[in-house]
Formats: sequence, structure tokens, C-alpha cells
Amino acid sequence: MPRPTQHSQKAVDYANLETGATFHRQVICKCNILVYTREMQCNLANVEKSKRVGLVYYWMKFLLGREPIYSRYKEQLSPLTPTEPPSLPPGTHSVLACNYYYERDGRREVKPPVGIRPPDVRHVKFRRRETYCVPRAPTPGKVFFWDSYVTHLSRLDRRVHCPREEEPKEEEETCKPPFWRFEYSVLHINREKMEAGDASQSIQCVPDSSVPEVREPRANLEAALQALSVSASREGESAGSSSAPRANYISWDDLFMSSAFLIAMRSKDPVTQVGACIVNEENKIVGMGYNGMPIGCDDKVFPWGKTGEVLQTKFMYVCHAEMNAVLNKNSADVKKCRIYVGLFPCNECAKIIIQSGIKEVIFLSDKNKTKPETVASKIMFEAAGVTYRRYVPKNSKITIDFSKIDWGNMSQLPTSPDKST
Ligand SMILES: O=c1ccn([C@H]2C[C@H](O)[C@@H](COP(=O)(O)O)O2)c(=O)[nH]1
Repeated sequence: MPRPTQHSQKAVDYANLETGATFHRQVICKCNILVYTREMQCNLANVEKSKRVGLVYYWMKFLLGREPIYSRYKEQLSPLTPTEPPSLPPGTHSVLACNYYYERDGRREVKPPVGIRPPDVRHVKFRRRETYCVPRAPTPGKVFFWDSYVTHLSRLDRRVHCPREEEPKEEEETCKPPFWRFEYSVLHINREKMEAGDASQSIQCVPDSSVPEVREPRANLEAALQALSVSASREGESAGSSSAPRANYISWDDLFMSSAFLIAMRSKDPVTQVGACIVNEENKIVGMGYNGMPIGCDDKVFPWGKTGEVLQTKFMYVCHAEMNAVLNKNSADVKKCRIYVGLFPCNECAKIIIQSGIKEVIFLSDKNKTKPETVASKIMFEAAGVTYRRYVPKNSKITIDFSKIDWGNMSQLPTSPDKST
């Protein structure tokens, strides 16, 4: 094969160029414009920005139909230097507040909650016109009293007293949540009674029988309750078959003062046993206590005497019933509670009662009323707005005599049905 001369090499080069140009032309002919223009763009990227004008530029612009973009080429790219690794503590990254585990921790993928209640379209009838409305779904935070007849009436009252021209539009009305209470009802307005000012009698809400799904009407519930109360108050029925409650149950005061006395029976004080019972506004016992030695101070070792050297008397050591009751509380606090105590609280207990937020003291004995401790207590209670009253028993005697309880026939237990029949 003859060695190519310099001339013939040039010819080959030109031929190659020609071939390339032909290729490009073919590409264009095949409408693959992008391939061609990209190649040109690549070449253009190597050209300095200032020189990107002229024929190539306009040719590219023509082919692309827009300004050529150079940003993805060479000099626009940031250098591929290794960046610093993230500074994260070891372990699950979800513990970091900024790493929301739903996105970052695939091991326990949790999907965000779907809509609690998708809005549904309801077919409602309003003022003899049929409409469709999309009720707003209930939102948390605002309590809606579904069964409140008061809401029902106040809403109707507003409607009744509203002058005609100021009445809200029907469309707006139908889409408000309270309308749900009305959606299956037809309103009957007694104009005579309404004009007479008796709004509560003027309006009746009657279930619409044309709509299949009807809520339990309030009137039915009231009728059922009335029937219950009638049967409960029926006379002449023997105990057991009657549904009426027992009459001689003990009062709250009796119960709580008895409880205070009952717990006082735990006291080891040979002279005075005091019990205290704290009750909240719902008549629930939230704390009880009696006078005794502190935990860890053995009541067989510590003195119970009252005389002699002061360190040899109980007064130095004993915890009073009121203090123990407050400290034994099983609720967050005893604010607005009342305390039942056998003995009027001393000045130290009065301070604890006031500071803990107790609002009432019910006592039985005021045997120390002349002592300065008791006088000081009363002065403080009055200044702090804590009321006190003497307990007046409704039952002079409340006895629990276990020996007299007939376990086989406890009257407070229901009779078991006979299983043999
Ligand atoms: O508010 C009070 C006052 C007294 N006590 C306790 C403390 C003692 O154990 C006795 C009182 O003994 P006396 O011999 O009657 O002086 O009562 C209390 O718990 N709360």
C-alpha cells in the first residue's frame, strides 16, 4: 500500500471533513436536529463566551428555536471536590428533630393520616326545596352539642326573629354544620304562637319520613325517659320488684365525716385520734389521713406522752391528720376541695389547708377553741376566704357491725336468677 503523501493526507482530511459534514446533513435530513445542535453546543462550550456570536450562534438559535443554553457545560460546572461528611450522631437519624422519620427512616415507614372524614354530598330538603350540599367535616377543638335541643331552638329563634330581608341565604344555611341537625327534618312553625312570643312552642321539628335514614328524634328519647320515671315512681310495689331507689341512704356529709372517723381508728395516739378526708367538687375522695408518726419513725419507739421534757413528748414528732391527708392526695392538687376533720385544725394545719387551696373545712369537735392555735386558725381562715362549719349529722348513728351482717342474704346485692329452670 503506497504511503500517503502530505498532499494525499490533506485530501483524506478534507474527505473526512466532508464525510462528517455529510453525516451532519444526513442527520438534519432525518430531522434529528437535536443531535446536531448538541454537538454544536459542545463545540461552542469550548469557545469563549465573548466569541459565541456569529453564524454558529444564529444557526443554533435557529435550530433550537430559542436562546442556546451554555450553563451545563464545562466552565459552568462546579469542581468535583469531596465535600465534608454530615455531622450526625450515631443511631437512628429520626431522633433528630430536623430529620422527619417519615422521609428518612425507611424501616418504619409511616404514612401520613388520610382524611378523617371525606366530605360527602348529602341530599337535603330545605323549605320544600331539594338541594345538595357538602357539609364541612367536623374539626377537632370545637365541641358541637349534637343532642342539644337548646342549640336547636336558639337557632330557630334567630331565624324566627330575623326580619325577612335580613334572613341569610338558603344556600349558606344549608352548608353550615348545625344544618346536620335539620337535614332530615321539616320545620313546622306555628305562626300564632310565634307572634304571641312563645318561641319554644311555636316551632316543632318533625322527622321527614320521605328520607330513609332518620336519627333518633329527641322527642322519642324524652318519652322513653318519662316512661322510666313513671315506672320508677309506681307505688305499692314490694322491695326487689320496685325500680324506685332506696330512700334511707346516707348523705355526702355523713359519708365523708364517717370516713374521717373510720380512718382515725388507724391512729396510735392513746389520747386523741384524728382523721381527715378531702373531697373534691365532684364528691370524690382525693385524700385521707390520720395523726401518726412520720414514716421511718417507729411508733413503738417514739413517745406518745404529753408531759415531761419537750423532746420526750409526741408534739415534737407526730404528723397531724390534715397534713397527712393533703400529702396523701391522689389528684394533681386539692384546689377548691373541702376537708372533713374530727377536730378543728390547729394553726399549723390551717396553714397547710390554706396553701393547698382547700376552700371549706367541716369539723365535728372544737374542743380546743380557746387555745391560741385554734384562734389563730380561725383568723387565718377568715383572712384567706376558707369557710368552716360544724358538721351536723343526719344519721346520729352509722354502724357497721360485721357480726350482724348476714352474708348469705345481703340486701344490697341483687337476687341471682335461678339457673335450674
Ligand atoms: O389539727 C390537729 C390537731 C391535732 N392533731 C393531733 C395531734 C395529736 O396526735 C393529737 C392531739 O393530741 P392531744 O393529746 O389531744 O393534744 O391530735 C391533729 O391531727 N390535727
